[in-house]
Amino acid sequence: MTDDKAGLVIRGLTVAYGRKKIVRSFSLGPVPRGEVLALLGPNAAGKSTLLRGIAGLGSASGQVVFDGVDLARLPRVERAKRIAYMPQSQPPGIRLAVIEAVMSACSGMIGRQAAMREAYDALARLGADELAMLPLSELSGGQRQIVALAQAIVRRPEILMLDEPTSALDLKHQIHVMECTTALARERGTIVIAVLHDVPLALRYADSVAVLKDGSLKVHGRAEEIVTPQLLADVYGIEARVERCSLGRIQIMVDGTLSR
Ligand SMILES: Nc1ncnc2c1ncn2[C@@H]1O[C@H](COP(=O)(O)OP(=O)(O)OP(=O)(O)O)[C@@H](O)[C@H]1O
Repeated sequence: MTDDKAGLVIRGLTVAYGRKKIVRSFSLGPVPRGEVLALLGPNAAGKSTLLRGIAGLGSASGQVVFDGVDLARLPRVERAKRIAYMPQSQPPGIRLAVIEAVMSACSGMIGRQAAMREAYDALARLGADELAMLPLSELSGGQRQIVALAQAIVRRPEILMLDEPTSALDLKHQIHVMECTTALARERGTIVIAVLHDVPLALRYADSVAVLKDGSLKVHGRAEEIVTPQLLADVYGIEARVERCSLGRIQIMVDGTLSR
């Protein structure tokens, strides 16, 4: 079995808005099935644009190979069955109950009864089944974000891409969402790619970390191997120490910002 046939490999992916190339010749992988990849990088590095390129939204060239198949060559509908993309911000409230909104995310893929079961299951996994009958338009920002995640996982994608899935959540819900997402990856063999600004959260839950800067991949690997004070200085312009805690995980202690 070649590397291409085990998980996700991205080769030379370039993503543009009109003539403006944002992500340039991005290559990464293989990312094995069942793993969580955290995508880190400063504001405007191109993280959301990269996710859109992988999902086949917008103008992209290059290869996105999953289990040996170049997704870019598949018809849009086939690609959409394999990939779910949860964008950074959610559309304003539409007049649907939460359960209907989650069901609608998998409409056309399975029958109505199965969709209802899957939708309840997705909400229950996320600890949000009590929201099922509420109007989507009446949810708080954090509740809306959890429902958006349910809308992504209900489709049972093979690649689940989450753009800042914890940005509106309190500490308990951040941990719960990351634990659910990791469990789902392991259970279903899903590859999860999550853009996270919360570096400690990424270090705790991700199997590997990719760092993007100015539209290019700076480094990809296990956090313990790649996260160094020099990397944090180069990417974020901060002065920080990287230390290993008693559980073997690494921790970042920020001392200040570097003047540029
Ligand atoms: N629709 C668009 N048209 C033109 N340029 C865009 C568009 N969306 C984003 N950009 C530009 O692409 C660059 C990367 O934006 P992107 O949203 O991918 O960054 P990001 O790393 O996700 O940022 P953040 O962490 O701030 O969310 C930015 O310079 C931004 O101005």
